[in-house]
Amino acid sequence: MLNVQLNSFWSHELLPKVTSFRVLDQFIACVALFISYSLWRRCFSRLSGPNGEPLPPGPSPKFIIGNLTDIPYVDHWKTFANWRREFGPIVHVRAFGTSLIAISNLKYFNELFDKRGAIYSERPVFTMAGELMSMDQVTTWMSYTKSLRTHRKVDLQALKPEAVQKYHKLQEFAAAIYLQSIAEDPLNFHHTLRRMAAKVVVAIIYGQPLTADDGYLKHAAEIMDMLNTAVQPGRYLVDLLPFLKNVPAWLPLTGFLEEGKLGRKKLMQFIYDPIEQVEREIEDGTALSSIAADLLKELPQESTEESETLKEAITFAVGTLYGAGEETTFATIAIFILAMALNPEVQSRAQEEIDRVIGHSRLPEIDDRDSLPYVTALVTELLRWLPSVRSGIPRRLLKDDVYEGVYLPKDSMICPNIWSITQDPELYESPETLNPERFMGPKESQAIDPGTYVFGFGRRVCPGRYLALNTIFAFVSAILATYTISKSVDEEGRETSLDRITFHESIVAYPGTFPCKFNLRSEIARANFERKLAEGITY
Ligand code: HEM
Repeated sequence: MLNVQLNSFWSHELLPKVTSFRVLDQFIACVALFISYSLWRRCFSRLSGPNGEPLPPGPSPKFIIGNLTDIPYVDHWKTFANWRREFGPIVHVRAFGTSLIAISNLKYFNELFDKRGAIYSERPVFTMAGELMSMDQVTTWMSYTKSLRTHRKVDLQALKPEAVQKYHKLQEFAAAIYLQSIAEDPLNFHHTLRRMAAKVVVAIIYGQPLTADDGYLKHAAEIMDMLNTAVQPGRYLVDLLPFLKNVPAWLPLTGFLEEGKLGRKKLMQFIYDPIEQVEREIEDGTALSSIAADLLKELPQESTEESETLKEAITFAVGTLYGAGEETTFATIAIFILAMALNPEVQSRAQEEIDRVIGHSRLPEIDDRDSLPYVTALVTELLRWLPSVRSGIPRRLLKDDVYEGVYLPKDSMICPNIWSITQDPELYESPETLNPERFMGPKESQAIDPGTYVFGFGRRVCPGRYLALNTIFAFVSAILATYTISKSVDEEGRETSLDRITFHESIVAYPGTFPCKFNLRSEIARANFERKLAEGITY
């Protein structure tokens, strides 16, 4: 408890919980240390660029604490959008010598993250989650090192468009299981979607059958919770005062060290256990085709230092994919269900296209995408309408830089404000309207494809985007062919509406459960998914 209080004292709501005098003394000592440290950082922080370029505009800092109270802890995208309106596309805030810069301009994203990728491809350092819990060994949070480049090579080989084609049948089969689960338990559509989206990822990365028990998913949920908490800015004092990681563990108030150790142990189990299982399955000839099995089989028979390094990279690169791919994919499909409940005209137009092109004798397949332009445009519009990763994954600036006449200091945390781009009326007419047609017709007259930025940029662009788009298309087209989704009412009799829905907001944003109805379109539609399930799957 004590550790939680002190480690977390940057989180405003935890401050008043410090009660006993002994704790209070230690708390005051920490605050004193903290203030001295921040004053020291302030003295050594440059406030202008090499030729006197000013820092970007932003909310005025306060004495000692700087912009501490301005920095958002939740819903970053909302604050970033407000800042954009007030201060422009590059906004700077600083607390205790560390700068946070929110960028809200598509051209700037491309110029900084792509063209100046050599200095904009690092991730921020989290002492607790990264160094103590070892999260800096998973692809998403790794430094841009040789090892990260090997991870990305592994990912790109396993997740390039031609490589992910072999999972089409699996993705379509998972969609059919989902259709059946809606028929059996429509009220639970949100929970079963989360479970199914997770199972598809585990089946693809480790070859676990879709029918396997939920053991891995439970373990994964625990790890994700732990890590999501650990990366919350200011959650741990050691993130602010990194030298604390070296203090002896017998000192008071150092429980975070034990917490870090335990976190590391859990993370290592989560990464190593499933890959060791795949190795055993390869040995006894039972391994199903999967990213892990395919990569391990390609390793040279003889163990060398090089092959062991590659195997380690495969273990961690594959171990990252679940966390990176499950919640994001689920979020987009959940947003689709919500969008259909709120936009019946869009839904009936998409259904009309499926009925006309595919007919009624089977479910749509991923390979039908090119003949279903409206449904394809709908998927693109979903990425824009309510993007699931609204403020990207932050970067850390490796060197001082000057851009558009302002000074961007080394080590700043750079946040791409994806949300503001998707809602920019200059790029998208009536951005709040779900309108797939903006992505139809001649290429030159179409709006900017959000797929070019919602998956990130440059050297760190999301390697799982092709796989994600396939899963999303499989679920979206299968649901449209089978059910008509409509608004419903909650326990208090209120109808579904966007402003009543609570969004889960972390790095990934997705709607919490909401009332909606699934009406089976016909008995033929039911027969289609039942036949698919009866045929089973080989891949
Ligand atoms: C709709 C679904 C998805 C969205 C919106 C999404 C979005 C993103 C974004 C914004 C980033 C940060 C890129 C940057 O820093 O510029 C990212 C990174 C990443 N994504 Fe995805 N993603 C999705 C699905 C997936 C899937 C299905 C996988 C794998 C199975 C995946 C694997 C990764 C990995 C490994 C990274 C880290 C890359 C790095 O740091 O170098 N993602 N994703």
